[in-house]
Amino acid sequence: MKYVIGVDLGTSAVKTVLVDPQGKVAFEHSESYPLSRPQPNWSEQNPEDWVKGTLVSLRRLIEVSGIDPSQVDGLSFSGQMHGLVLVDKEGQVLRPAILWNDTRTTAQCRRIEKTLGAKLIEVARNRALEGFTLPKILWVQENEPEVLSQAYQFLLPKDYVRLRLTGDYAMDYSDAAGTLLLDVGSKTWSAEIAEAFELPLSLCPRLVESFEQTGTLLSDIAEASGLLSSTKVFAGGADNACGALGAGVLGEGRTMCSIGTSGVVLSYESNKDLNLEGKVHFFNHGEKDAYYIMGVTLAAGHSLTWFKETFAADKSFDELLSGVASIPAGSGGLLFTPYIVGERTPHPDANIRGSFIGMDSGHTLTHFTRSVLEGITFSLRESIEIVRDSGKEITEIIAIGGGAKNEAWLQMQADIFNASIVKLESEQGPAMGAAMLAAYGSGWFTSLSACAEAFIRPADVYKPDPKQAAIYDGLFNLYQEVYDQTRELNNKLAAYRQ
Ligand SMILES: Nc1ncnc2c1ncn2[C@@H]1O[C@H](COP(=O)(O)OP(=O)(O)O)[C@@H](O)[C@H]1O
Ligand SMILES: O=C(CO)[C@@H](O)[C@H](O)COP(=O)(O)O
Repeated sequence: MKYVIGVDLGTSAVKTVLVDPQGKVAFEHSESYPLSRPQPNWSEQNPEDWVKGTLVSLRRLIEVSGIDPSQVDGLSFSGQMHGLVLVDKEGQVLRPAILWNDTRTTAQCRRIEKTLGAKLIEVARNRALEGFTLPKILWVQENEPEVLSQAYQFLLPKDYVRLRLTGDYAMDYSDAAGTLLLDVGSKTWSAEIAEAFELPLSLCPRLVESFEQTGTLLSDIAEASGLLSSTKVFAGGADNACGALGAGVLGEGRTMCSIGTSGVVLSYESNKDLNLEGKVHFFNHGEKDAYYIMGVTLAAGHSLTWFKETFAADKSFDELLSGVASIPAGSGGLLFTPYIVGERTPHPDANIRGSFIGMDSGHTLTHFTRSVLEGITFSLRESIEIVRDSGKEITEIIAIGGGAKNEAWLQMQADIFNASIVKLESEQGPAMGAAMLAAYGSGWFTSLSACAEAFIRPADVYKPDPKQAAIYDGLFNLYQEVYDQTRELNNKLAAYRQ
């Protein structure tokens, strides 16, 4: 039997999956790593931890599966987006990686808007948001100029790991789209944007397609991972592009909802000229010359994890969520907004913070838990409404990510989104998309769509209950009021956040 490997470099862990030609996951392994928040709004990781975790995870995959490494045709990546890794000429990392959920760059976003004006949406097709890479580069330019002056290139997280595995510098279009330096429509680095900020274009790595081969494993890496040095390595893609591949979002009308650390509503787009004025992200897909639009809730699964660790650390997710189905929609009048690290869609606001509105002495831990799930899902509905307003009909959504593990939450998604929610037989999210890139790159299939047909099988469909959907419509209106009503309060409270 032959196999491919998908490596998903997530925010909390790296996950590797060994996949056969039917799309069956023979083995999987996960290695977690820490995230540091050295100052309010900062979020950093040590790129060395990603490399170590990836090598351990690959080795475990090969050891536990007992396969011969020659059975592995190729491997590819999916990576957390936007994170800035600066390397010098020797490929040495110059400072800790600044991650997608780091919001220190509000001033740099305003500088980008002032300098580029309408050009930004015209060329980069996205708004200046704190999470994106260009604001991070500008932060380093302003605050650590000696670091930027030593930089040979900037890389995104999975590109750095690939560099360490193969020695090759490259970035694929789907990830490059999240930097704000790419001319998304013409698939070239924008000299105009780089020059406007006095950044040399040489800082930008070579651009490649996600399914393109970018080398083989270095011999010391092959030894450490248990693979052969002849193993083909394919570029890989942004985690959301890979999540979309793994969910079969490869045609008009296909939409997915991913609840991982962040939450994402993503819809396939073939029209490269679609202009939604930056209300949602517009990025290149992992498939050649395809695109997607996407809204992001910064703290989706992260809100649930924060809630569990803070108020119910002794419980597993399943224990914590066990009673939520018995609490009626609306959690007994309790509303949660998941803005615990700021928000992106539809409110690009690094200062906003979360709320519980309507606390009552009768509320239990289970009411709070349900209200956290509802708040996260309402936030994702805001993105769905923007996509619907763009003219897309959304009646079916594929659910992926950790949030797709819980049945009550899947039914809640159906009721709040008023759409059927499809759960997949093997929910591997972005890791499966990465494996698909390796399978297609290795020549197993003639297209990514053919690969999706062979690999992806639905398991369950959760239909919206009209009664519940009507209740949630009312609650959603109230949820939408909370942002405006708490914005000023949170701006004033920001001074006390230490
Ligand atoms: N059994 C579960 N039920 C519901 N949600 C869960 C469960 N286990 C994990 N989660 C949620 O899924 C999130 C992790 O999802 P995952 O897709 O693995 O994220 P990432 O790739 O960002 O690390 C956690 O933040 C948690 O809130
Ligand atoms: O910033 C974004 C997308 O724009 C995030 O989706 C990151 O790509 C990280 O995702 P997860 O760790 O939640 O998968």
